Amino acid sequence: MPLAAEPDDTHEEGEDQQLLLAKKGEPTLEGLVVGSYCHDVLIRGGRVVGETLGGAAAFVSNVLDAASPREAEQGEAPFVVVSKVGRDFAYASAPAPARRPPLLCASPTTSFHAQFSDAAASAHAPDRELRRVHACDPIYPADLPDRRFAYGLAVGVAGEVLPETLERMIRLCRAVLVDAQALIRAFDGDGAVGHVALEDTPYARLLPRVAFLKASSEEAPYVGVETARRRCCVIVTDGRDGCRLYWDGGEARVAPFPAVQVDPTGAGDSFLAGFAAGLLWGLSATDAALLGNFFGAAAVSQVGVPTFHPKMLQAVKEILEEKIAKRSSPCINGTTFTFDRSSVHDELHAALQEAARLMPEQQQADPTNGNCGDICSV
Ligand SMILES: Nc1ncnc2c1ncn2[C@@H]1O[C@H](COP(=O)(O)OP(=O)(O)OP(=O)(O)O)[C@@H](O)[C@H]1O
Ligand SMILES: O[C@H]1[C@H](O)[C@@H](O)[C@H](O)[C@@H](O)[C@H]1O
Repeated sequence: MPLAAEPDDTHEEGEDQQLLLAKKGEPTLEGLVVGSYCHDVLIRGGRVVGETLGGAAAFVSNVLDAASPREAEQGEAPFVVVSKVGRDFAYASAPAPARRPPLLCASPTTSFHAQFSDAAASAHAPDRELRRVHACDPIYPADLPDRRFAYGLAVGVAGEVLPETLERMIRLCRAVLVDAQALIRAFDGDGAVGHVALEDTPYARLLPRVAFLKASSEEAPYVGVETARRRCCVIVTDGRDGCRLYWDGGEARVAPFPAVQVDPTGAGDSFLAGFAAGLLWGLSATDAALLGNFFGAAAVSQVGVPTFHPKMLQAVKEILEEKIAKRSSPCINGTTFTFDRSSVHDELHAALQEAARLMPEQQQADPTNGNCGDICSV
C-alpha cells in the first residue's frame, strides 16, 4: 500500500487555476471519492455479531463499480479513491480496497462499534448507536491527485475530510456531492457519535460551491434544510420511506424500493453512489434518486458491503439504456443539472422494482467479509 503524504503540501488558489487551465479540453470523466475505509464491529445484546469492512468509500466504490455507465464493456468504472488506513487494516484484499488501495498511516485504522438495540426499531428512530473507537489520520489537500475530475464524492465517516480538503475537491472537480455525515459528526470523550450544526462549521461557507448535499433524516435538522437548499440541492434520505429532494424553487419525494432489512449500515453511502451513477447516466436529480433508493434498499438487505447479483446489474443497465432516450455524455456538469421528475420516472421505478426481484433477499454468509446474517431485522 502507498504511504500517506505529509500534511505540508498545501496548494494555493493560483496553482490550482493553472492546473485546471493546463488540463482544459481533456476528457475528464473520472470521479474522485474521498473518505476512509474503516473497521465496523456490529454489536447486539452486548455480543459481537459481525466484523465487517466499512467506511463510506467501501460502499460507494461497490455501487459506482456496479452502476456507473461504461464506455467499454470491460474494465472498471473510472474513479479514484483517496482513503487512509493503519497497518492493522484487515480488508486490504477485499474487492474495493484491493482495487483502489488506501494510503497507509502510522495511526490505526478508523474503527466504529455499532450497537444495535434489541427492540425492533421504529421507522424513524435511529437504528444503532455508533462509537468511534479509533481514528486514522485526516485526509489532507496534498493527498488528492493533481488533476481534474468530472465529479467528486466527499464521504468521510470520522471527520477525516478536512474543510481545506473539501475546498480542494471543489477546485479539482466539476461537481461535488457531499455526505453531511462527513461535515457534522462530532465525537465525545468516549467516541460516541453526535452532530453539530452545519452552519457553525467551517464547511458552511463552501455549500454554494457544492452541487448536492445528502443527509439522513436524523442529520437533516443539523443541516438546516431551508437554509442549505438556497445554496445547493439537498437530499434527505428517510430509510424505508425513500427520500426527498429540496432545491431552490422546488422539491420532490422519491418512492423507495421494498427491502428486508438485515443491516442498515452503508444504506446512505450506497444511496449517494447510486444517485451519482444516475447523474452519470444523464438522469435528472429526481430520477437519479430512484437509483439511489434502489441501491440503498439493496444495501440494507445484506450485512456489510453488499454483493450484487450479475443478473440484477445487467437488468439495471438494460433498463437505463432503454429508458434514457438520449443519454447526455456521461459527465456531471454543474451547469447542466436538471432537477424535475421526468416523464419516464414512474416507468423507471416500476422497471427497477422488477430488477430488484433478481436480488436474493439475503446473500449467502460470506465469512471473508465478516458477513454473518441478520443484524437488525425490522
Ligand atoms: N429498510 C429499508 N427499505 C428500503 N429502502 C431502504 C431501507 N433503509 C434504507 N433504504 C434506502 O437507503 C436510503 C438511505 O437510508 P437511510 O436514510 O437509512 O440512510 P442512513 O441513515 O444514512 O444510513 P446509514 O448511516 O446506515 O448508511 C433510503 O433513502 C432508502 O432509499
Ligand atoms: O461503515 C459505516 C458506514 O460508512 C456508515 O455510513 C457510517 O455511518 C459509519 O460510520 C461507518 O462505520
